Amino acid sequence: MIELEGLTKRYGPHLAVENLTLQVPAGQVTALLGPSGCGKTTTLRMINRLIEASAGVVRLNDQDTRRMRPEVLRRGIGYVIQQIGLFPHLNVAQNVATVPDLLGRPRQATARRVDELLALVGLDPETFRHKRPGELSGGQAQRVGVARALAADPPVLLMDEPFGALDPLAREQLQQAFSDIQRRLHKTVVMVTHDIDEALKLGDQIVLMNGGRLEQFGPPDQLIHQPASPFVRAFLGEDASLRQLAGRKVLALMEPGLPTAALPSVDAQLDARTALSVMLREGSDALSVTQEGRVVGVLRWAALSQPAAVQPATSPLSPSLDHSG
Ligand SMILES: Nc1ncnc2c1ncn2[C@@H]1O[C@H](COP(=O)(O)OP(=O)(O)OP(=O)(O)O)[C@@H](O)[C@H]1O
Repeated sequence: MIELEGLTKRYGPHLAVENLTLQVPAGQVTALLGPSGCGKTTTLRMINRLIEASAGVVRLNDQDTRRMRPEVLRRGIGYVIQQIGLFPHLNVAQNVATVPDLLGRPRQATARRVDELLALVGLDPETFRHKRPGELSGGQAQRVGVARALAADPPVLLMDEPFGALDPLAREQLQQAFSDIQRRLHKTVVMVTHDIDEALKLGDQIVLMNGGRLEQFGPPDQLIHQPASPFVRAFLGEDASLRQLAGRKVLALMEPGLPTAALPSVDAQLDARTALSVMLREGSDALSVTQEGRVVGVLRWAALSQPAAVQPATSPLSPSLDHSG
């Protein structure tokens, strides 16, 4: 668990982060969200002491991080940034192996681990192991960056806009890969994003910041349904519950069993917002759900509108707002 207590960063008279207190739960994804300049990156970097706090303390598993040597602290914390900073003269495998090599881990075990990690982030080891960073697309490089951060098997992972600078399709694929990995590995992840959809989709908890201060900290549902301030409500937008559906799988919301009547069908792996648009298009308040071509359940309107209050009159395909400054 990571505890922030009274965490503050001053640049001259300017308070970049002001008196931030919260507990980041272990094994979950906590998304730092907020408009440009609100202090997200500064907060993230105070956790691994790339930026030293002006006041306050960060505790990692009850240990005051000010008392730890920064390089020792950072060895236990994976760090992924948008411009991933792969070493151009090293190949993919060597890039992923940087930290295990640094730690003197046995070569063979590391080579196995590198292959495992590449496969985990969706890169075929045979094809990619020997490529140089210059031969990769942006999305592939980001994947290598995620694999590299996981290579030393750190319990904590800090990610700064890890899926930024990607086209929407690559972004979604990498978000999905990350979700799958996280379901298996249960890392304690703190992730900076200014993308509300991404925070709703990936965050178990959201830290919404504004002007260096904490506006609200809680699970996405709570921010959407019990906004602590007008800012929270305005920032997430009127269609927040609709957007939240984009992060939910039909599979998670359906009732198992066979429908009693013929219904339009959707695949269980689709997101709930897509299913909602099928309902609206077909004028049906229920859909049969298929998995690998077999009907496995029924998705009802009520499951989509609870707890997310969905108005049928609202367009499910409304474009997502960009709140970045
Ligand atoms: N080295 C610095 N010197 C002075 N001011 C700084 C410095 N780094 C950041 N700031 C200021 O601190 C505030 C918070 O910056 P920070 O990078 O944490 O914001 P952010 O929420 O991550 O923004 P973005 O989403 O645009 O990356 C901003 O007002 C920024 O201008």
